[in-house]
Amino acid sequence: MDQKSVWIGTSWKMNKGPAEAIAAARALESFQPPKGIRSFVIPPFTSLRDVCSVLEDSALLVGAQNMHWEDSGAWTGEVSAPMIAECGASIVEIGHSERRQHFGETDWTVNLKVRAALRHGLRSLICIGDTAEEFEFGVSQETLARQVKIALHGVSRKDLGQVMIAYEPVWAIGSAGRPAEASFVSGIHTKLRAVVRELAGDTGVRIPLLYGGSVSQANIRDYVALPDVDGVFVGRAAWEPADFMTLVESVSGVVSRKIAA
Ligand SMILES: O=C(CO)[C@H](O)COP(=O)(O)O
Repeated sequence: MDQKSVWIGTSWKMNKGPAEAIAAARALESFQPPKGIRSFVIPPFTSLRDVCSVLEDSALLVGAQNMHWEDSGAWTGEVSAPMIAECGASIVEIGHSERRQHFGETDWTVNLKVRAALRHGLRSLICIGDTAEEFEFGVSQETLARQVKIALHGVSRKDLGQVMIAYEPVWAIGSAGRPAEASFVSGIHTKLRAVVRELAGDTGVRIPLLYGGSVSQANIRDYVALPDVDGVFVGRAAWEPADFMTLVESVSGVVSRKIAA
């Protein structure tokens, strides 16, 4: 992985049926992100193979929103890493707060999924986040360090090069969320960088640390400019292809300065 790339991705969450998803992928097919930026989209499973097919020769990577830790079996409603890989996806998002809040995802299942994803050559986008209560009680850093350490337990240092982490404060996500202050994000990411550096040891691997949570045109440059923010993971503000491309293009200057530094 290019150690100096800035990652800008979006998950469409439970939006866009097959026809709309294919149309959106076609609108993104010829998009060329500015130098230094790597972009990805994460559609619903119902369109994963189609979106991968449309974007196969594009500059964009495609990911899945979740996965099971087993390769196959009696897991009704689940999707495995081999199935995701066969669809053509190269990224899998694991541990989103909405999966933790509503569908029983835990730090332990995140670890099982990360190791399974890496076994199948999928880049793991691990989502971590502090709740409003953890933020209020001043234990955000401890919470996030725990999430990272459990998620990456048993992952070889070689495989850390296929890991990305998205810090998404639960209190910042969605229409009811308030975007985190850039100064707060900077502090959190600096602490996360120390945690992942300790796990990576002397491999020199730099695990990209993305921020997510009400990222928009108004604040994306502030986040991307931060030294330990290696990208952003965007929801609502990037669901429309035109909005996504505008967001990506809007940070070209910030990214140029960042990678030249
Ligand atoms: O998953 C997210 C980005 O894809 C995250 O939940 C942020 O969502 P947003 O607050 O709608 O940007």
